[in-house]
This record gives sequence, C-alpha cells and structure tokens, in this order.
Amino acid sequence: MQPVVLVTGASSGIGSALCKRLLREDAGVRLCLACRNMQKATATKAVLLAAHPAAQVTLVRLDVSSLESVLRAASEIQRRFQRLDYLFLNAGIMPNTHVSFKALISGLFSGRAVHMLSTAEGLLTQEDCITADGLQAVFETNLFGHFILIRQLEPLLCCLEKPSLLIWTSSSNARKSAFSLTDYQHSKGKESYSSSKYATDLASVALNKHFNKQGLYSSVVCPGLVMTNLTYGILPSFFWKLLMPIMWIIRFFTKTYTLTPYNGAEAQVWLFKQKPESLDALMKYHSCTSPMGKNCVESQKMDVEEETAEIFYQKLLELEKHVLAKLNAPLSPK
Ligand SMILES: NC(=O)C1=CN([C@@H]2O[C@H](COP(=O)(O)OP(=O)(O)OC[C@H]3O[C@@H](n4cnc5c(N)ncnc54)[C@H](OP(=O)(O)O)[C@@H]3O)[C@@H](O)[C@H]2O)C=CC1
Ligand SMILES: CC(C)CCC[C@@H](C)[C@H]1CC[C@H]2C3=C(CC[C@]12C)[C@@]1(C)CCC(=O)[C@@H](C)[C@@H]1CC3
Repeated sequence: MQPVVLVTGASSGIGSALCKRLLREDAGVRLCLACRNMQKATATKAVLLAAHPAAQVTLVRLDVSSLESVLRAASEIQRRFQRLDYLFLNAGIMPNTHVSFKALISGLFSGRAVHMLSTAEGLLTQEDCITADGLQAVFETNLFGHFILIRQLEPLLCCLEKPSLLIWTSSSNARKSAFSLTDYQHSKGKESYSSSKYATDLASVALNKHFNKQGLYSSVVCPGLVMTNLTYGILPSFFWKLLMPIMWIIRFFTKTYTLTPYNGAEAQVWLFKQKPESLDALMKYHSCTSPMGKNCVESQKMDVEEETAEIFYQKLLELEKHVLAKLNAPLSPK
C-alpha cells in the first residue's frame, strides 16, 4: 500500500518544495495538500502533476488558525483516507516582524555573530493578534491548530502494526527564554514566533511520550534560513536584493543558510526515509547546506526538559477541552 502523506502549508515555500521532493523520492505516494488558499493550492497541484502526471495529489481546505476549519478538514480527511503515514505540520507565520538594527550591528562585531545570524537571537520582535477563536494568532497557527488536527486524526495515525510519523517544522529561532508555561500563548511578550516554535519542540517530546506505545511518533526539523514569503515579509524587497550576495557569503561560516526551499526541505525528506521507531524523540533534525550547495542533515539535542513538556501537554489538553466545548464539538472523532 502506498504511503499517505498530508502536508499543511503546502501551497508555497518549504511545504511546496517538500511535496515536489517527496514525489521525486516516491512517485507513488498519495499526497494531500492541506492549504487555506485553494487557488494557490490548485496551482501547486498543477505544478506537481506537470512533473508527475500519474501522481495522486488531492487538496483539502485547512486554515490552522480557525478551529472550525481544522475540525471540518479533519472529518474530510477521515472520510477520504483509512490511514495517514506522514503528517507534515509545516504551515506557519511570523507576522509584523521588526528587526533591531542596533542589535544586528553590535552583534556583528561580537564573538556571537554567526550564532546571531543563524538563530536571529535578540534580533526580531513581532506584533501578534487574536483570532476569531480568541487565541493568539501565532500560537494557534504554528502550534495549537496543528495540535487539534493531530488529536482529531488520531484514529488514522495510531496503528501498532504500521507506525506513523508527525514531522513539525520548527526553527533554530525557537528559544526557551521566549517561552513561559504561565503565558504559553505569548500574549504578553514580543517574541511570539520564538515562543511558538519552542512550544512545537515541547509538544513533540510530549506527543512521543503519550503516543509511541500506540504506534505514533513525532519529530522536529529546522529548515535553516530559507528565502520564502515568510522571510521576504521581514524586510522590503530592495533590502533583500542588496543582502543576497552577503547571504551566500555567510554560507562559508554556517551550514544553516540553506536559502532555497529545496534545500530547506532536506531534513523533512530525510525523515520521510527513516523508520519512525528509529528516531530519537529529543533530537531536532537540521537541514544543512555547504558553501558549494551540498545538502546534509545534522541532529542536535533539543533544549527541552521532559517535565516541562508534560506540564505543557496537560495545558494543551485543558485548552482543547475548553475550545471544543465552546464549539460544541466532541473531544475525539467517532
Ligand atoms: N523560511 C525560513 O527561513 C524558515 C521557515 N520555518 C518554518 O517553515 C514553515 C514554512 O514556512 P515558509 O515556507 O518559510 O513560509 P511560506 O510563507 O512560504 O509558507 C508558509 C505556508 O503556511 C501556510 N499558512 C500560513 N498560515 C496558515 C493558516 N492559518 N492555515 C493554513 N496554512 C497557513 C501558507 O499559506 P499561504 O500560501 O496561503 O500563505 C504557506 O503555504 C513555517 O512553519 C515556518 O515557521 C522555519 C525555519 C526557517
Ligand atoms: C548581514 C545579514 C545578511 C543581515 C540580515 C539580517 C536579518 C534580516 C537576518 C539575520 C538572521 C536571519 C534569520 C531569520 C530571518 C532574517 C534574519 C533575522 C529567521 C528568523 C527566519 C525564520 C526562522 O525560522 C529562523 C530560523 C531564521 C533565523 C535567521
């Protein structure tokens, strides 16, 4: 039986490159692109089919920042498929981002310049907003909408005979100090992106603890710095044009400047080829690119305590109960 693969945020950037690469790995995969914008999704599907005319590619409308949309998409997916082998939790936002040029300039002359340029530590702040569900938008999009999707799709994901794998797109911008268990939606701070990506790392660790015995595994990837709509949104386009040659030079100092969506998807494609049971729950898998453009995957231990991951998981379950009750929806599908 050909594997069924669902990719959220497949309409552009890393998600779209991932879909192309998955079909190149195995033209038989049954790909489902879960996207909020059906026009963009249809265009991506057409590109995929142009390269692989016999491929099985379907679309499902999914806006991870709307719980109603997540519930609707989950029941549609359950109607179409009997199981899911890989679920790529890739959709994400980094809205209204400001760069601290003061921190950038002083960082460039410090001993931590390479670290700063690969993690953006101390460089970025975001203005977040509230969704129609009453949640912080970055938290709901990057983490919670995906968490509800997983919970709703449990019957398709949990099978002892054939394990399934969740693959979260995290970031090297994920930072413990940006995250707080008492304000896990990051309503009070200005680093909602860092916080949400640290939250995905915690969620992945806790999901492994709770679901491995049911045949469901979870992993985290870091694509590196990739030029996509998300990054182009940080600075005006003429700035990026000026910076591009410098970015290629930075590649001589760090492997994390993967720059193209194709390169950024390296770790996701690598995980697709691994046995879920063989992966380490506490590792993060990084896409890396050499100055000459050669790709590889490197693993690094996450800065996560299992106890914190468990407390956070319990908070997510509480929030799930609360929001589903508000929507009059059952906790898990029949
Ligand atoms: N670019 C980078 O340097 C890095 C990116 N990442 C992560 O990679 C992931 C992909 O981002 P990237 O490819 O760079 O950026 P893009 O903006 O190109 O892609 C983001 C994707 O997520 C989708 N999306 C956004 N919000 C929602 C929503 N509410 N519901 C459904 N889909 C949504 C977008 O849809 P639409 O096309 O409709 O806008 C798009 O397909 C994100 O999680 C990002 O945080 C991590 C590290 C580095
Ligand atoms: C001299 C430099 C080329 C100037 C670029 C300054 C900044 C705009 C970039 C420096 C580090 C970059 C970075 C990201 C965005 C652009 C920078 C802040 C990310 C935050 C993009 C999204 C991610 O998830 C991270 C992994 C990136 C980390 C590095």
